[in-house]
Amino acid sequence: MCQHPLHEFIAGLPKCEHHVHLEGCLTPELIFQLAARNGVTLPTDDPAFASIEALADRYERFANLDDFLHYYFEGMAVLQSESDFADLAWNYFQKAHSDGVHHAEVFFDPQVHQGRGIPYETIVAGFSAGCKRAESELGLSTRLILCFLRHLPVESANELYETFLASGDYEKGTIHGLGWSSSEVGPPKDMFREIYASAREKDIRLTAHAGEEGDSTYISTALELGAQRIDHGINLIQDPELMKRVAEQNIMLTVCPVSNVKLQCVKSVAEVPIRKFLEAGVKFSINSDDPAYFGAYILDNYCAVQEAHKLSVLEWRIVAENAVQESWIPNERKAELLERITAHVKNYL
Ligand SMILES: Nc1ncnc2[nH]cnc12
Ligand SMILES: [Zn+2]
Repeated sequence: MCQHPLHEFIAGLPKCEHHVHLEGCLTPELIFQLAARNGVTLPTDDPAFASIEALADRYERFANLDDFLHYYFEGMAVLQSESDFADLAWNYFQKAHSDGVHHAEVFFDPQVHQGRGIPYETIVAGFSAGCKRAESELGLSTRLILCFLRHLPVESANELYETFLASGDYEKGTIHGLGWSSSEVGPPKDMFREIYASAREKDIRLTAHAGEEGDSTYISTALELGAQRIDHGINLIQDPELMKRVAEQNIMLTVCPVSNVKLQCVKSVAEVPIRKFLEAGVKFSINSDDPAYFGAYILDNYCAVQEAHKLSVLEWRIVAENAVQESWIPNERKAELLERITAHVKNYL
């Protein structure tokens, strides 16, 4: 429970989460539990994997994005069966629901699992079963977004894109969009140019991690390639002209404040340019990214923003409504969620 006066209001505010990696919901406890159940040997040459406590302690000291990604990709090796993927997603949705999330758009990273011999179909069947359970048992709406990984050769992404197209998962509504993530600075900014050009022709929704560690040119490149949303995007403030264009074109940023601190992109949540975005009319949502690694789920992120930036009830209303408006859901669902926000806000004016 946070100390700020609006805690109750913020906890009950209907939320949409647009930036959470399902594999980023693997807690140290679950990593050890699944490793034992599935006979997976955790790295023996890294003392961080000596115990649950040692691993949790290592998570307190990420030096940067790539340092985190090393543990993130090692940890997900414990996921083997369809039910492992389903249970992981279900765990996240239950926590999100208790944090006031009504709609969640969640990322997953097939390439790393496929590299360990797990078939695409197992991964998608598991995660989508978790989504369906959240819809039927919790009343959440959900969207699954497949991410291509920037640290792997582009040929691996091309193969996955072909598998995704052949699966018909977009047409079936099992997967609702594509994104990219992983290491930002280093690989070519436009490495998924061909995939995004092809996906655009097919009207597939696109997002992209950009402007997290990388400068604002990573954002402009992602937009040039067809991204309709930007994941993180905090370095947009480096380019006022681009910021104007992002505001005018209703490009939403899916900001992850605690993640930015934990990965040393900023010194504190106060440095995340929340007020600058509000003043410039840049739409953003507030998200958890990899909650099990950063020790902060969505409500923790909302609270951290409140403690650092002291938004008013009406400013929170704007944040919550923008998150609904820019969700990849039908208008009827948007109307439903907007009504819930109005009803909630009314109690605090
Ligand atoms: N914060 C992040 N940035 C890039 N790729 C990621 N994959 C999981 N979390 C990520
Ligand atoms: Zn992310």
